[in-house]
Amino acid sequence: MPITQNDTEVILTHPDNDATNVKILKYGATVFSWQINGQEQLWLSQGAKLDGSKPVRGGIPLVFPVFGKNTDDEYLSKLPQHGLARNSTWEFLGQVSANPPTVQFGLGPEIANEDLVKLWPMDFSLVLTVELGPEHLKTSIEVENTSSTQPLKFNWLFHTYLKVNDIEDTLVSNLTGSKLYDQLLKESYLDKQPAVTFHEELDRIYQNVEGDRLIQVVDKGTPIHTVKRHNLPDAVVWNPWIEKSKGMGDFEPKSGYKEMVCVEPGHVHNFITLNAGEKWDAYQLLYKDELKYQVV
Ligand SMILES: O=P(O)(O)OC[C@H]1O[C@H](O)[C@H](O)[C@@H](O)[C@@H]1O
Repeated sequence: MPITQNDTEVILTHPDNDATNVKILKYGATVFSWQINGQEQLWLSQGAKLDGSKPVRGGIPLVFPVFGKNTDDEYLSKLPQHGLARNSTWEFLGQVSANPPTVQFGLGPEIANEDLVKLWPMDFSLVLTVELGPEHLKTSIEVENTSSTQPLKFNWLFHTYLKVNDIEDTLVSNLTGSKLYDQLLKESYLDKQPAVTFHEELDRIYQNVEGDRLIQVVDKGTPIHTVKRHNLPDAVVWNPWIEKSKGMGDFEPKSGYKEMVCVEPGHVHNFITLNAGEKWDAYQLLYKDELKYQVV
């Protein structure tokens, strides 16, 4: 069976290879495992809660309608960090294709986390599409403003935790020359380094990275993940390193920071605003490619 489901999760298996699959939790519509031929591609904390008691630490949590903690918008500022999509149970809408196996999940205010919807009383409809290829995973989002009068203002971000072998042997390429906001230094500057390397906590929002730049995660010279973005101009790169990992109760093992890097395609530097009835869509494509130095 290429697509199976139970009360809490949906599993897609590729028809050409039993060991290629993706597992999606209905809570948050969170992809929490993606294997290509038995090899896990995403990092998932051993302490992650998969019971709907809190957002999943690992996989691909969905960030909407706000990235981080907003302080100045009347309604968005009332929401917790990263919004309400990752803490709501989505509706499984079913299969849209058998090969490549593709499914959809939906979220609107009528089923979203009740307490959070009260804080942000907006009309919206989200449809997430997950497509499993032999060597790729595509997650697409469509946001519709279902109000007939009010604009809808939001951020979107795929908070993707990629698995790596050793963070100190890892670099993230093709962001050179982009402006970034360093969330630790609280400063903006132009990244002039040939690649992003990791020796301490790192938390950067790269802004307006051209759409044709592929972001690659490179392990000792070999690209292990390639990230293509559509309509997602910003990219957050994050590794919590030692102290921050210690402070996260659901981050296990504490040495797990060595085996992950978050590369998070999003639209977070500015808000997207949809007028009544308008739609917006975007996707993240994770796949395998040869080394492509587009900028040095
Ligand atoms: O702990 P969470 O709310 O899941 O956030 C995890 C991380 O998300 C993003 O990557 C932010 O840039 C980080 O500042 C934040 O720590």
